[in-house]
Amino acid sequence: MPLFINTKMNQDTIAIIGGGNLGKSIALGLLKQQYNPEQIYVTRTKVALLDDLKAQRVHTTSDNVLAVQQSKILIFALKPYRIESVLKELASHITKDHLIISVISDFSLEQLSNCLTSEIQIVRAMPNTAAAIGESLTCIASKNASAENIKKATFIFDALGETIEIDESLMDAATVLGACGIAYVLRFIRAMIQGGIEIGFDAKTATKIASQTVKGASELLLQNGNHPEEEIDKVTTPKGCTIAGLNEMEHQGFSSSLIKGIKTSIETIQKD
Ligand SMILES: NC(=O)C1=CN([C@@H]2O[C@H](COP(=O)(O)OP(=O)(O)OC[C@H]3O[C@@H](n4cnc5c(N)ncnc54)[C@H](OP(=O)(O)O)[C@@H]3O)[C@@H](O)[C@H]2O)C=CC1
Ligand SMILES: O=C(O)[C@@H]1CCC=N1
Repeated sequence: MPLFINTKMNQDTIAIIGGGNLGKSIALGLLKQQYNPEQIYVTRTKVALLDDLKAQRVHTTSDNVLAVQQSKILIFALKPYRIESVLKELASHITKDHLIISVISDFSLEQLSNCLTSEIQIVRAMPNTAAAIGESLTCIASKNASAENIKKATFIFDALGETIEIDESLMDAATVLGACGIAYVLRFIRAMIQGGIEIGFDAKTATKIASQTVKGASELLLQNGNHPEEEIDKVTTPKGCTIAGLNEMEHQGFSSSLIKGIKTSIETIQKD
């Protein structure tokens, strides 16, 4: 993961328009990578809710125009139903020297470019809230962005975790697997904790064991590149307790419920 400090790629001021759950996670991730706080603008209407960022010398404001005028890279992290009106308000201040990055789900590159003039370069990105700690997986897609601007966007999201370039047609799938995925995994961990308490651990110890075990399982896949079942085979002693528990989970619909949930999430995005 590149540190932002002392690199040629970190010269541009970044405005995050919409400092809510995701916008703030991105700002925190940039700060963690030692990005100069004075080169970050974060906006929202209830600006007092950004006081923790302000205390770290980030510019916080409800004035989107000011943030746009002061910045080269504009990251839009608004709810989908707000983007059109905000872009309308900002269109005359956005120039071809800006790079637009939208992390808004369910709002296409085409819809974005319809709100702006044709020469404006846009990258769509789908990070997750682990950006706050530099552990996001971000999928990016673009149509008219130059190689240099794609590199700039990739540099930012590499600093917030890892980045992969995808075709925009997969952006809803990226939203579900990567962004909603954080919530699915956390619910899995919560269930592990609940089970752990029932078999004897206090909540704090159960949380530590469940969280580190999930981290270890992920790292086994990320570092070894194995199929999950290969690692599972190493744990399931014949006639042992793991396979007994796993099979009972499957009888109760464990994998099936996850797959159905993922499909329901994408259907929810794509229903209109
Ligand atoms: N949360 C997540 O994990 C992920 C979210 N996304 C996408 O990111 C986007 C934001 O989601 P999320 O952060 O959860 O939503 P939030 O509601 O937490 O954040 C949106 C922010 O936009 C601000 N806002 C509203 N109007 C304006 C305005 N006119 N100017 C500036 N800021 C404004 C709101 O601030 P105020 O209330 O002060 O007006 C709010 O803080 C969505 O499109 C979502 O789909 C994508 C991936 C992951
Ligand atoms: O739940 C949502 O709609 C947004 C998109 C991805 C994560 N949160």
